[in-house]
Amino acid sequence: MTTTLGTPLSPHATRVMLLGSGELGKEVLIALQRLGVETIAVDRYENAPGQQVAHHARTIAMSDGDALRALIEAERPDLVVPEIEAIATPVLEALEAEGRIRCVPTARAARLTMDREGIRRLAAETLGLPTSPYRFCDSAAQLQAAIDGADGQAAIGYPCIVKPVMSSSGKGQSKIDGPADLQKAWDHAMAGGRVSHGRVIVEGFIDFDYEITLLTVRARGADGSVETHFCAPIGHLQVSGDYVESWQPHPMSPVALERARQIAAAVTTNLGLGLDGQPAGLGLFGVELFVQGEQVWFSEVSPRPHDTGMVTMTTQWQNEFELHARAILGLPVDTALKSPGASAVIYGGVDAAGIVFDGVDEALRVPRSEIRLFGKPESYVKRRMGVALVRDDDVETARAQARLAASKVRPRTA
Ligand SMILES: Nc1ncnc2c1ncn2[C@@H]1O[C@H](COP(=O)(O)OP(=O)(O)OP(=O)(O)O)[C@@H](O)[C@H]1O
Ligand SMILES: NCC(=O)N[C@@H]1O[C@H](COP(=O)([O-])[O-])[C@@H](O)[C@H]1O
Ligand SMILES: [Mg+2]
Repeated sequence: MTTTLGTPLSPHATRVMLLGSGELGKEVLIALQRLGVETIAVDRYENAPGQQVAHHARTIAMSDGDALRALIEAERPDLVVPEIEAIATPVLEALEAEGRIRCVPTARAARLTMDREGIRRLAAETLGLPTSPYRFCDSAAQLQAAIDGADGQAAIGYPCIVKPVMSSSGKGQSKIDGPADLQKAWDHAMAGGRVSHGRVIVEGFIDFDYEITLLTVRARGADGSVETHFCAPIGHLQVSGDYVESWQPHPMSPVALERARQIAAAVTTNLGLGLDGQPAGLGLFGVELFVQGEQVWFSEVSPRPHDTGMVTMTTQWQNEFELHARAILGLPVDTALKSPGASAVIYGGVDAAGIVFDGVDEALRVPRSEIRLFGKPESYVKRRMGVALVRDDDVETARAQARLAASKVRPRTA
């Protein structure tokens, strides 16, 4: 089996379409460009980060099935790469079944991970993986009943976490410590979901020692079979359900690491199954896990590069975006660590368009630091606008230095 790549903007170009072109897609697009792939960056708004580096930029509502089908049929990409969850995935499944597209990793994986219900039921009920106790609810009354066990099932109890079934980066998520918090959590979830579904998941709170992302890659080996590769565990810190710092490697006991790998292998192997049951799905996944002692719980998985994995831009020989680009093109991968390191998020801090960033020079005076500014046209107080990266032999030093570098970058209204 050999991979043949074309020349961009020629009749034999290898054409890849990204559905979602934020900071993560931007880096995947750069990695693809380096391999001479012709790229089409799609997002819901103009001048999204990835659209600024791709050959072609298209702006549509990706949750609108008709618009999505029309765009894919007009562009005829060799590969369709979802970069966000909120996509009309039934259209991807239909086009894949018709043999018109190859979706990364598969259209089924995109559909199952599009909302929390598909992936949670697959992991806990089909695969039997350990997860927090959970229930899906369609009203504040159902939520109260699930917490109290008044619905005939085991009580979820307090504390617990409520999240819209379709949301990411912590949007609409809150912790409930007692009955007084319930209505506020419900209202917050209704305001924070991506699609006004009115459905939430309530999860029992896991009092973990630490949480990790285990980047897991499904790539073709020399004999054409699909192999599973693991990156070193990435530790991270979340505030209000959104990542603020990550570091790699995170030390783990051999037993916990082995359990984490088994869980990641089980879920990615299943998500890699094609319509015909063949192991067709290739690409990188971010498997999120909670760890307490030697116990490991599955939390969720992204069938694509993960925000906490941005740290690999400084810690790995092939970062998570290059690994994804290589894997989906059928190329070999190397997940080896280059150096320990850390990342720290730079938030917008202001609600304004076309902001400016002071202090980038000061940030880059932090030894072994790098800065990425994503180029998002509009800033919000809590919108992720950039990230600081620092390498150091000691992860704790790298964390402190990454926080320092991030703090030196001061976004403001122009
Ligand atoms: N059941 C739980 N027990 C304890 N902490 C939790 C639980 N669920 C979520 N959290 C905390 O909230 C964070 C965000 O949760 P989750 O990953 O489900 O949200 P998300 O909106 O999908 O975020 P992202 O898109 O960044 O992955 C977790 O990384 C963890 O720190
Ligand atoms: N946790 C998922 C995640 O980090 N996704 C990344 O954020 C972008 C959306 O950002 P925005 O909300 O600022 O437009 C997405 O396009 C993706 O790159
Ligand atoms: Mg998460």
